[in-house]
Amino acid sequence: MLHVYSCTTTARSSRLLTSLQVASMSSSHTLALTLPFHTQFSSRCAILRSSVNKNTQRSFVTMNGNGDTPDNLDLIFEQKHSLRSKIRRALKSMDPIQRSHEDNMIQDIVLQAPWFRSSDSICAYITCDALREVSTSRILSAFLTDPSNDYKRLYVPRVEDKNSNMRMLKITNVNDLVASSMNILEPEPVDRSGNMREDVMQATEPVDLFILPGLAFDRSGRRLGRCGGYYDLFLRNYRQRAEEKSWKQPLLVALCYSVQIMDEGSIPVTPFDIPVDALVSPAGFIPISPSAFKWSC
Ligand SMILES: Nc1nc2c(c(=O)[nH]1)N(C=O)[C@@H](CNc1ccc(C(=O)N[C@@H](CCC(=O)O)C(=O)O)cc1)CN2
Ligand SMILES: Nc1ncnc2c1ncn2[C@@H]1O[C@H](COP(=O)(O)OP(=O)(O)OP(=O)(O)O)[C@@H](O)[C@H]1O
Repeated sequence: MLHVYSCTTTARSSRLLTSLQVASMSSSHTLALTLPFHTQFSSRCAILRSSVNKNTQRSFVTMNGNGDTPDNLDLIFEQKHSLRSKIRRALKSMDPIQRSHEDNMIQDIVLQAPWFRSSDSICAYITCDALREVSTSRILSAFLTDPSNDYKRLYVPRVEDKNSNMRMLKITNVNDLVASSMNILEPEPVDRSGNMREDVMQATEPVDLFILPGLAFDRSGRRLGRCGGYYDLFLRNYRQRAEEKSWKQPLLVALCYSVQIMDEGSIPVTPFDIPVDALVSPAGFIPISPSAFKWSC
């Protein structure tokens, strides 16, 4: 199967242009945008996976002329594509023993962190080993077997479609997950007892912490995902819900191996990209936003 990630269509860029109000990109923590019709967007990578057309015309589009915003989304997508390939190669060439060592160091840091220990409700990813993601298995087991587990709620991703829609469903153990078409373990909407799983977007209590995956990160909070926009869309919607409910916004913490941390500013971003509050690498907790700095004292 041929996968092409680097091209984008004129139609797509035009839709982005008409649907976005783009705010300044100068600081990754001051991004703001309006995306009223997100459902009209298909995941760009999914489109490319399902209908590969090597002759697709490139379009180079100016979003606005004030110099604040990217005037070339296609170029940013190309840069993202090439960085993804570079990081995938770096992850593949990591010594498995070193990787497992880093997995343990990262998970130890999380397990001891006050921001993790005090979290009653978390959204976390289920590691896909084939993608060489930082393992979350010890973190999730510890969370689910915490003696105060009655109060603890764990939600994990379930991809709904190729239009960047993902839900976060509550699980109480990791044994009844099933492999998705993307080969990632996910919860079924209904659990073994026939009960509908709680969707975090319907939860009546806030999420304290998101533990996020990704391919590359920098120390200003930029995050490069695996292309799909699932997390960017989900986080945007969740933040809006938290705001409507007057809840505290969740802490966004990404886990990364050392090779996934890039020089500051070297990760291309669009106004869709939601920055993280902190990173955990084998070297420790890296606070980025003011809410993360509060935990580092
Ligand atoms: N563990 C985990 N779960 C997750 C995500 C994730 O990044 N990690 N997602 C975050 O959005 C969503 C799923 N998105 C995904 C996007 C790409 C691939 C993937 O397999 N990418 C391959 C290349 C695929 C291809 O060539 O067709 C890769 O990155 O190597 C998997 C999941 C929801 N669940
Ligand atoms: N909030 C959103 N609403 C709709 N589409 C989005 C949103 N965010 C990103 N997308 C689309 O998803 C595609 C992939 O986006 P991007 O490269 O930022 O994903 P990513 O950060 O790598 O993935 P993820 O967020 O799943 O980890 C792009 O075509 C983008 O237009």
